[in-house]
Amino acid sequence: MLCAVRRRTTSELRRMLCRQNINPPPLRSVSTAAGAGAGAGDPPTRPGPPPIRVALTESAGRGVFATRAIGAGELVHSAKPLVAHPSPSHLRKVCYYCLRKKGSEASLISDEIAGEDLGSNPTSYYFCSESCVEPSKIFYEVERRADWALYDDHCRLRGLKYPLMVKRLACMVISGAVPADTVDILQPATLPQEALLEMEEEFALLRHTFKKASLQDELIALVLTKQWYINVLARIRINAFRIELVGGSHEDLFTSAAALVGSDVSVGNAVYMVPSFYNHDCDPNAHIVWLDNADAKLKALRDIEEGEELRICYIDASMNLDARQKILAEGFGFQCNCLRCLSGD
Ligand SMILES: C[S@@+](CC[C@H](N)C(=O)[O-])C[C@H]1O[C@@H](n2cnc3c(N)ncnc32)[C@H](O)[C@@H]1O
Repeated sequence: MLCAVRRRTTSELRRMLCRQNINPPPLRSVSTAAGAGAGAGDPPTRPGPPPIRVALTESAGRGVFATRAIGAGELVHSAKPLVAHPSPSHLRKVCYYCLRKKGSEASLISDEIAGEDLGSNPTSYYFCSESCVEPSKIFYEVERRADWALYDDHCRLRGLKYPLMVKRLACMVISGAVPADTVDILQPATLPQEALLEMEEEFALLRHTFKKASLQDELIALVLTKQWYINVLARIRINAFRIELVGGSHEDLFTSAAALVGSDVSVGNAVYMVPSFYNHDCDPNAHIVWLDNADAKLKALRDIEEGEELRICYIDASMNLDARQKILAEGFGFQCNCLRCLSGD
């Protein structure tokens, strides 16, 4: 059943943050999907709310700050994706919802949402557990009513991953699972003219796909506009994480996370709320790891003082200064002035 979409007010977003025990920044509203709790296999973590707050930095927009001293190796917090999608090369090799590798779970329950009639769209995907089937049902019901061949081919032929996340978010919005402004709070990229033209083409394909599936109702016409598509993609471009599963135990994380940088084993991409507020440093004091699914684990790499900003590294830190600066400028639109860059290293 399709539901109406409502925008969240600023105060609602602030209340959401407080419910998650994360202090909102003083001047703006922030919502979060971060979970405080540690899961099975997580490293030791102190009880209580996550020891972080989001606040304005001096020169890098919003950032994440420690509300108490954090020890090296501590799990700072976990976060569930706002939206995630398998990479095309892993489409049928990982859970269509949480990106867990197929076969890595004893409890494989289904190659399709159990017992459902596939209708005219016989594409089947793998869901690793009931807890992934349940939240998928609502958006997947919308997704499979349409024939995505044209849109998916367009992405596959051009090696595009982010439009697949927008497609999923569009289905989530149409189904009423999430509001249309779910990612609005994230910082958008500045888009070059050619990127805008590409997006217009993709948007036309998306609308065509929904229209052919008779999903072109008033809600879609009103909410899923070209501007919506561009706004979402502009945010995904600088906030999406490429997910590489570490597997194994937390004891291995320091070494395995370093080994993964630059490798091409990404199972998919995801966008989060709180992890998107972490700024970059070429000599970071925190990092993000994924154990066996798309749930992000934020970990301290060294001792962090109360009030210190937590920063992660967006790129391969082993590159030289010029290469790092080039990638950060072209990919993320900023000139890095972290201490390592300033020292000329
Ligand atoms: C993923 S967002 C990080 C959160 C962002 N500061 C915000 O307010 O939402 C990435 C953006 O933050 C800013 N940023 C991150 N690290 C930075 C750094 N080391 N120096 C300057 N700007 C940085 C850049 O504008 C970059 O495009």
